[in-house]
Amino acid sequence: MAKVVCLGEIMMRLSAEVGTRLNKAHQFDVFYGGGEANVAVSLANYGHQVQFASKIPDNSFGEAVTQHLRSYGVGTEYLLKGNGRLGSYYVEQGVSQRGTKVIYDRSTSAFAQMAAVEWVGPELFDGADIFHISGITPALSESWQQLTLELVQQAKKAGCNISFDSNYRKNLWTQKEAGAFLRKILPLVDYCSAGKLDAIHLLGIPETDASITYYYQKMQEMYPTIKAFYSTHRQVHSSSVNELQGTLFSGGVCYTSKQHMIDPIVDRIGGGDAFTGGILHGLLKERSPEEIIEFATAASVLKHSVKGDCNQFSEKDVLTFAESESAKIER
Ligand SMILES: O=C(O)C(=O)C[C@H](O)[C@H](O)CO
Repeated sequence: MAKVVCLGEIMMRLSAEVGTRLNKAHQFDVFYGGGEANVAVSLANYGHQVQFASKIPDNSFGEAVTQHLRSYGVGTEYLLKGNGRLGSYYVEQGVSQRGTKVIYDRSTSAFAQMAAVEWVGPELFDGADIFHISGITPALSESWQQLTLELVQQAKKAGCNISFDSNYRKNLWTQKEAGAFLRKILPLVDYCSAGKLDAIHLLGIPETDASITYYYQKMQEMYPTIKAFYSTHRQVHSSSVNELQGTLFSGGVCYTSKQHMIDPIVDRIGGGDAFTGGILHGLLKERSPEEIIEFATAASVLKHSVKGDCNQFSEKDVLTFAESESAKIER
């Protein structure tokens, strides 16, 4: 069982029912999630010892996210409590050719307002194999850009592998700002979730008709110490029908999963985090690249079948699905 530390913001998601626009909504479904928290849940589901570090308010919503994380076995020792609110976001779910819309309300959250590393001492990373962070956190403030780099440096000093998911969010910062930050963090990263769009729009790699391997090769030339790049490729037929395929670039070779048809999609939010969770699990278990990419892509496909931000499947569930991949009833 490996030890993993995930750090980021966890929020309350308020989702209008399918077919209702946000400006007409009278009721919302409530979920809890955040890019890094979702990865923490996946890894805890697979049996790893995971801590989620963040800052939350000392009120009922802080309690709700703590219970959410604990219900999946994620450690909450490093959940700080303090001033500010729980960040939230609203979702208007896409239907047919209309895409999903997200509105954030998070700038005054306890986490977003942090201006110094408040976790005391190096023990946050003691014995940890991986420190996972994403591009959402540095997008929250200039302070968080500094803190992210500081934390990554501390984690590296403590011997952790650094996992970074670029997770570009256009509602939080510009491509130029994200690109400038990526150039600072990527030299420190070991495992990197970034695909073709990140390569073109954030790292300035010229667009060509070439396959994803070309973009991975270019990113690898820029950042030779990164041990693995990975991403999913989505063919969008409509908001509820997508095809999904995963790729993993490691040791100069690109490994491709089978292509999955997802029809219908129940909830696609967190599909990328489920994929990253699957990749990190495979890397921690030292599985072959072929096994890793099939597992991670299957985990992401499964996530699309359940409501909420996080993956709710065990390793056995994912393996069973990856092997059978059908709508059969298991008896
Ligand atoms: O969009 C964000 O910042 C979130 O963290 C909310 C979701 O859980 C996340 O986008 C899923 O990847």
